[in-house]
Amino acid sequence: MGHCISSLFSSSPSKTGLHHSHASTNNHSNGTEFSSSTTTTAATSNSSAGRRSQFSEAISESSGGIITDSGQLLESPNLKVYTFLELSTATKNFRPDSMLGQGGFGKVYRGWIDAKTLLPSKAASGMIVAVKRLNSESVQGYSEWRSEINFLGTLSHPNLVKLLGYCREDKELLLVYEFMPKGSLENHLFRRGEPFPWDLRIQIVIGAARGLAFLHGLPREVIYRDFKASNILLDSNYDARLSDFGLAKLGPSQEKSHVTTRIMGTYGYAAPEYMATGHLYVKSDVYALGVVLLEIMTGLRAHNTKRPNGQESLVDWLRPDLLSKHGVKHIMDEGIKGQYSSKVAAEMARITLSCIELDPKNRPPMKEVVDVLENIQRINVVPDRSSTKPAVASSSRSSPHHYQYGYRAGAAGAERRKSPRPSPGRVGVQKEMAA
Ligand SMILES: Nc1ncnc2c1ncn2[C@@H]1O[C@H](COP(=O)(O)OP(=O)(O)OP(=O)(O)O)[C@@H](O)[C@H]1O
Repeated sequence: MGHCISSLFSSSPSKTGLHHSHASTNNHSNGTEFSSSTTTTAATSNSSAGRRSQFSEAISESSGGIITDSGQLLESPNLKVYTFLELSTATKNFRPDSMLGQGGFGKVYRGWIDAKTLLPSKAASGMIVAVKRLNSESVQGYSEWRSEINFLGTLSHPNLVKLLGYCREDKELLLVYEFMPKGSLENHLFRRGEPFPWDLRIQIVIGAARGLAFLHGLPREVIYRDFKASNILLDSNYDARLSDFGLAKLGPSQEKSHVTTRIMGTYGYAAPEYMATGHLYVKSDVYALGVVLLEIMTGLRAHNTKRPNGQESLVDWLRPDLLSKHGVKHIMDEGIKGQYSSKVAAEMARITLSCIELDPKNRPPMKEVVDVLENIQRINVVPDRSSTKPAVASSSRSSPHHYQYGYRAGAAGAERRKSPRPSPGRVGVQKEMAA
């Protein structure tokens, strides 16, 4: 869920009214989000979570479960309802050493449950889950919790994180997810030390784009709205799973855009038309994907206030470089030199540029982006990869075996190259808890 920059929408959106809230315990960027109340939403109350809801009907706009590609719209959410006591037991009473990370709306803990019954089990037996405990005072937290249940309870796709269950007891709001052992793309891309291999970067972004294409391809399209490196979680094969549907919205039923009265999202990733007018389209997600493409090319964060003036926004700063071969060569992350061909860099620049087009109509549909990225992955023939560091296999699937995983909190190594001052990581995170 998001660290929010909130700006109440007006015809000339203000960037004031930003609220500092929490500094995350993991390696968060300077990412900031903004919040919304929308004119249209079909979300139902949490009581609908156990049966076919108006919500899933709104997505399918027909009876019966919808299946698209490898994804599925379930007839009815199949989520386990937990008691607070059960989740306390599963997480050893939310002990600090069980904590996996912290987002804008609460803390995430490691828990153990029985794989069959999904009931709490002893630590080190059964399966690991991630238990998100939301800040109970926050009204925004409640709406994000409900949105997460509505979307992840009815949507199933290999590139979406699985929600297993939830709990609402008194003021406590919790969500139980399958555990993603490799953390997030953000953790890998911006950590100090060994650069994250190109093969994995492209594999991950393709998976994430497939997840978005699934959402956009539903009969009633879903706008994810919070696409960013920290919301791309990774399974044991480094395959991407989108998490955090707290800000997701059902698209308008006709060829219209959503109009939001309050802008929500993350600085650096939010599409300019959304920031300026509050109009939200599936193409706003395409823009955010373009920003992540630029992040994986450069190893730099979408938004970093520690960079010099004019360089805070990665897109504004580097867009001109994407137009020339020389510029592209200059901006590519030095740490992965030799792992991609010049053709790949040029093609990446081309698709990135079209995703970050200012006019949403000029951005390609997500399905097309997936096709282009898959082609880029195929054409990456690098003559002598044995000389590159770290060693990567030509098949992205086998790459994880060559990459030592581990969290390292702190600055993004690659930022050192571009910025006179190293980035301190995600500090000064701002979030609005909208009332
Ligand atoms: N299913 C999961 N498996 C493993 N770790 C997880 C899982 N979900 C979340 N985490 C960890 O918890 C951290 C916090 O997640 P959360 O979704 O609350 O916030 P975030 O996405 O990092 O930040 P933001 O609130 O800005 O979106 C993540 O960065 C990740 O390290």
